[in-house]
Amino acid sequence: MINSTEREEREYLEEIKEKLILAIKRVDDSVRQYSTELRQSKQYIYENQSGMDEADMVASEQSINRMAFTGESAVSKKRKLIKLGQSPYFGRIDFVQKNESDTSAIYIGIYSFADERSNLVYDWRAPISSMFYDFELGEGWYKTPGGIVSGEIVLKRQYKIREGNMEFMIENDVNIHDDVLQKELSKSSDDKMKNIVATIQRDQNAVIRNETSPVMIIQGVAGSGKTSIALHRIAFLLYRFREEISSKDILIISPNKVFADYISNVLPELGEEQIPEMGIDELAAELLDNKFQFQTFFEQVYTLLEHHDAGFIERIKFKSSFEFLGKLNRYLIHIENNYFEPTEIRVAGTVVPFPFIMEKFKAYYRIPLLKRFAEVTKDVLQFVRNNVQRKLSGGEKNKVWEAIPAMFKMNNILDLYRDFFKWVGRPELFRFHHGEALEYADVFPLIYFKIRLEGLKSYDHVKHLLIDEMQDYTAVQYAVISRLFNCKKTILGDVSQKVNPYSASSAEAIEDVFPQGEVVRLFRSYRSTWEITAFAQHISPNPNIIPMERHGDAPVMKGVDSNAAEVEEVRNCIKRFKESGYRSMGIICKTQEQAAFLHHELKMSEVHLLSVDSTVFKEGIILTTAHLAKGLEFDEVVVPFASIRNYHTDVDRSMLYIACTRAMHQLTLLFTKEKSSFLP
Ligand SMILES: Nc1ncnc2c1ncn2[C@@H]1O[C@H](COP(=O)(O)OP(=O)(O)OP(=O)(O)O)[C@@H](O)[C@H]1O
Repeated sequence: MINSTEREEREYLEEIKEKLILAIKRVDDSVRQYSTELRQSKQYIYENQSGMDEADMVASEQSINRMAFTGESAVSKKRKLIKLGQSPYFGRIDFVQKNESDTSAIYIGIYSFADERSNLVYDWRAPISSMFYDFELGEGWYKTPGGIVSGEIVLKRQYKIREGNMEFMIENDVNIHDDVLQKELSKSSDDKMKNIVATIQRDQNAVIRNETSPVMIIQGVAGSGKTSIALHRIAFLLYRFREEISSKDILIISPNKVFADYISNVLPELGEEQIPEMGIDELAAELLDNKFQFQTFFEQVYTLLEHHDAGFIERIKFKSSFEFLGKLNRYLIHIENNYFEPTEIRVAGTVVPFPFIMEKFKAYYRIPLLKRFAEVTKDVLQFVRNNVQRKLSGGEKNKVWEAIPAMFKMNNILDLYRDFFKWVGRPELFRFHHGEALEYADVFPLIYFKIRLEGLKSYDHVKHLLIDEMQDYTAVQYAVISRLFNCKKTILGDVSQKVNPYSASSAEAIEDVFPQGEVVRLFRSYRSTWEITAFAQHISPNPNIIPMERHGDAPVMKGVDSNAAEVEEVRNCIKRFKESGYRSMGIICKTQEQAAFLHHELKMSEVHLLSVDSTVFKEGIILTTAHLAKGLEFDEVVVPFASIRNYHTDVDRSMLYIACTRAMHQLTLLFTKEKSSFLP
């Protein structure tokens, strides 16, 4: 067996590093050569421009583009080699294939690396590497395009190599990962999400490597690694289907810009390019052609938190349900059958009988309703032309162009949407006056009408769609998404982390929109200590949650007499944090106003206030709201104003749960007078 002792492993590491240095030198030489050739070609064109014909120019341009492209990929290769130099691999399995006697040592790293003779490091996404995540010692197998390869795993090791030095090496014969995982999880967090390739767990691996599911729905408890897995899954799919998809073909629908910034590092770390990202509000504006002003999701939640208005809640609830989607669909059938009332048209001395017009209207049933009139009009004009055997005048044509759409009861999407509420007998559930912003709950139903009645904008260039925080989207939003994006999808979220309990969707509900979807449930929570996870269970219980056996301080709840004293307590927490060695602290309030108030009162320049308009996530002390902190994590979290007055409704409960589950190692809650009844 090669490299059996630690000394041999250390020597082997040095050998690999030397090979990497050589490879980097080779890439450098070739980059140098490309750039010299590129310069010479450009110089040649410049000097001989006048004597070149178009074909020469095109040929030279193509050759320059080719050289530039080769140069660019050499630069990216070099970047990967340098990264490998810092940590060439993190795992190893020794595998004996069935019916063979040779043992192969498979070193697994973030990228692959080979010399002239063999593969020295395998990419973690390579088929053979899957055994590292899937099996302990003993029988093992992996899938290749040619079939299943089985055999025996006779050794399994993990390494921590940082800046080229081996910090430790662990031989696991029972449960690989546990020690290393514990070490990884107890580290402090920074401003960017990290990759988890070295410690991906078996159930997570199954999700990451799933190639077949058209729609993968991941329901996972707070801190179960949903976002991490989804991003690793993207990296895996980019590797596995590299001939078919590239990073620009993927779209992430993310809850906000800060979150997008927080996760922006994972794919580049895994050697992939940044992925295009879009917020749901941006998508809505695009789909409405920027013609409507509307309330954003943030504003809806803000309104709920500030004014617990029963009418507003009823409107949201009504428009979030599956029954509502069913009603919209029934209304669309109703108008199709009843709102087109053709009458005969007299034009150019010809009578176009109404059954002819009705027949044409029905014949175009495949075309969205409001787009059908143009086709019917063209047919009617043809009918008249055939009859009179001459060209029609502008006036005659206009008469038909106006008459046909006028046979439909109303042609405006907004009027039809308003009419829908009359049809269901609940006109009071649509509140909108011209010049005002649409309520958020009406935005996607209106888009749904637009799509059904006027047709789709094409998003066919998107080959894989990733939706995070799935619980925050309604049935109608999913109906819109399923019509717009005709590609594979990864949808992830946690019902317990709904910011708006009146419009949340569960994995089962989403499955109803995507019947071909596969639901995966993750119960192990990695982010927080056992104590913090147990504490959060009091706020929103989930008997299935499996906390990590990683212990820390019990969460602290501290009551004071006044807001001023509470502010002082926050100051003390900040002081302690600065001495603690932790790197990130989140002070998480319920509303933006409370966050702004606290920021003003604290008067500490090192406290960064995050708002809806923020675009970056900074390391250090962040003051923000639970809604904005979703998806983020901090070494330490302080939740001020956790009083019964501030946290008492269903929305408040969700916010409190989200806030507490952002903490990795330490959690403090402060309140004035009486604490919230959601707290233990
Ligand atoms: N297999 C793993 N190895 C190491 N760390 C992991 C693993 N799985 C998850 N983690 C860590 O757990 C934390 C939570 O992960 P992530 O943010 O992806 O979870 P989530 O389910 O999206 O959380 P939430 O819904 O609460 O925002 C991160 O710090 C992540 O690095």
